[in-house]
Amino acid sequence: MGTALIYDEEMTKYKLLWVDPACKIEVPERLTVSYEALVRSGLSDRCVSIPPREATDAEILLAHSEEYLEAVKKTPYMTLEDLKEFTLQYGDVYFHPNIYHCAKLAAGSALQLVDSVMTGKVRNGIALVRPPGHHSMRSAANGFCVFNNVAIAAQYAKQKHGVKRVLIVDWDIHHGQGVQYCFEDDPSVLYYSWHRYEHQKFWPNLRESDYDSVGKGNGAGFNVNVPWNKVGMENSDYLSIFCHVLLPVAYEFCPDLVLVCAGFDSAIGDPEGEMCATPDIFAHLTHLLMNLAGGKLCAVLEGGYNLTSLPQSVCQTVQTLLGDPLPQPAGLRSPCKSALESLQCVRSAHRRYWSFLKHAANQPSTDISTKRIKLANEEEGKTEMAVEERAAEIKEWPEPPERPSPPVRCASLLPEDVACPDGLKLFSSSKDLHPLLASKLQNGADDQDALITVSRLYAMIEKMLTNEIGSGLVLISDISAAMMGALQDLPSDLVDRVLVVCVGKEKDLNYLTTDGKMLFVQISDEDKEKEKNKYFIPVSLKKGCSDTAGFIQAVLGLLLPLAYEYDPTLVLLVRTPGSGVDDSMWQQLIGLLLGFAKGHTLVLMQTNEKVHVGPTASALLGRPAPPLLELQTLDQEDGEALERLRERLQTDWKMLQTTSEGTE
Ligand SMILES: NCCCNCCCCCC(=O)CS
Ligand SMILES: [Zn+2]
Repeated sequence: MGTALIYDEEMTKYKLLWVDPACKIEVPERLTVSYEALVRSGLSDRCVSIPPREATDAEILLAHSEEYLEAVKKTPYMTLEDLKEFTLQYGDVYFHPNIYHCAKLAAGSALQLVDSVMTGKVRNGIALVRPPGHHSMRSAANGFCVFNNVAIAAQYAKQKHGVKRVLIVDWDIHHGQGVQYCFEDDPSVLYYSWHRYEHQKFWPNLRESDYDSVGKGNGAGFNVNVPWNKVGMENSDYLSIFCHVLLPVAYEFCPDLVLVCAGFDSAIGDPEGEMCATPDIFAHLTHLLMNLAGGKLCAVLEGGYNLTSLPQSVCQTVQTLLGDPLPQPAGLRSPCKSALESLQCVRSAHRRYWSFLKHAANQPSTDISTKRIKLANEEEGKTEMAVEERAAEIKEWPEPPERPSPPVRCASLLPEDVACPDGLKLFSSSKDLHPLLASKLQNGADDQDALITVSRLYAMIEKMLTNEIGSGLVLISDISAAMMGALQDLPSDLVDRVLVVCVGKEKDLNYLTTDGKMLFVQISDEDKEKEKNKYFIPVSLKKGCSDTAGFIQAVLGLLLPLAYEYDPTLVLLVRTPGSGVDDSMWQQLIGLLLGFAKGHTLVLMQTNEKVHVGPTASALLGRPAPPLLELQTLDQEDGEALERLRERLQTDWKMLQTTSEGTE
């Protein structure tokens, strides 16, 4: 299934008609440069083009009052003076004779997107719209927004398509207070937003944008605010928040639809955000959401004002929606102290609502809410530097890397009696022994055909590293012997960083290296605490890999941050017999791992587990994993054990930090 693209140049046909410094960045070119970049890169041709439509009154009233709608309806007939007058009653927004028409098209585009995804016409999609929506409230326009496109879309999805749980991810750099107000007592809509806050000093300067606004009444826990109290946040800050806050909560919430308030003012170069995250980060943020809700994801443009990083970020997002390989995440490092403070505050504010956060550290000593009060008092004196001055420090950043699709998306090495799943290509390699292994043969290595298998494995890996092959699936008779053989020399001669993820128990792991050429993470029911070292991480779950809640927490809270920091050039995923991992969890794991090493994941399974070949192939081909069944809550002991393991490892692995304790 494809990716929908909704765009119409009609939505470029309104602009600011008078002088207002706060609004001048919201220009029609935002849409044209984004769409033109999609055309120039050939991405628009690969999408399913869906026309926008005007939202009806009834649809707009899903999130707005009648009096507000009636008032906006009058604007097309207003004189310039009337428009100015009308605008004065709202904040940081402007009206234009054609903005009501465009606002209906923007909201209607979001609804077209929801229909296309919910009816299975496409898998996912993006709507490039103006005016944006997430600041507009029930009876007020605000922050360039007239109708709340995504809030209307969420209500519409519930009402028309019977969607039970909607996740809204707002990665725009501003707090979508309009969305928060709309759903704060509604447990069927989980609103997640990060936003520049600077202890309430940044627009819209709302007390309720802080981390302690968790939702009200039945909605308590279903509103997650992550305040950025400093500018200059980087890729590592964004990814650590996704791994340690958003994803655990999102998986536990188990949505059947994901809506993204896709604002790109959170990208480097933006005058509003003043952050330093590079456009390729949106490839990863999109990817991390694509295995939720069976892949049903609708992205709707919000902000984004740098006419270079905006189109780059839009292209990165669309390319991921289309299933192209991800770029290796650029230069990750430790999340900054301020991000860790926010991370700790959000996790502690939500620990009582989400079993995955239950073991989070308690309220931090340096509670940032006291800072808010103190700074607010100091605030009287200081005047804000003009946004223009600060934006002048705009940094340079590299063009996002090419993300070529390999000619063979997934190759397989299977025994003769196992049929090759559709979509996979049988890997044929020369029968003779790989030169790296020839020496073994001379000193009479015992198992001839194991060596042949390992040799063909090497050949496949070589083709992955030259991007002739994307991912691989290999069935072998005996996992442990082959694995030992294959891994013995693999790191030193073939690739420089291999992430080995071993699902299930594996007895003798004596080939582990400690030189960093290989990071070995094992998830099983075995407790190997004592053997742990920086590059061998045994994660033990009491009930083993069949415990989906424990497994997904180990993957999200440990494996993902480790993998981002390690940044492997190859991922080797080994499933040992009797691991007990269920297929949907297995597919979720593969889907997430494909985000690393440009999609070069090689799966090793034992022939007697060939019943799992179908689901494995489906995941390796980029098909979305089925939603995990209602997750049972995380086992208390396992939760504590995972938390202890994370705490102990965080000195070596900075992406595992979730508190600011111990940072300079
Ligand atoms: N009143 C002092 C300066 C305020 N600047 C307001 C900018 C609104 C931005 C809204 C936006 O980007 C939507 S995504
Ligand atoms: Zn914004």
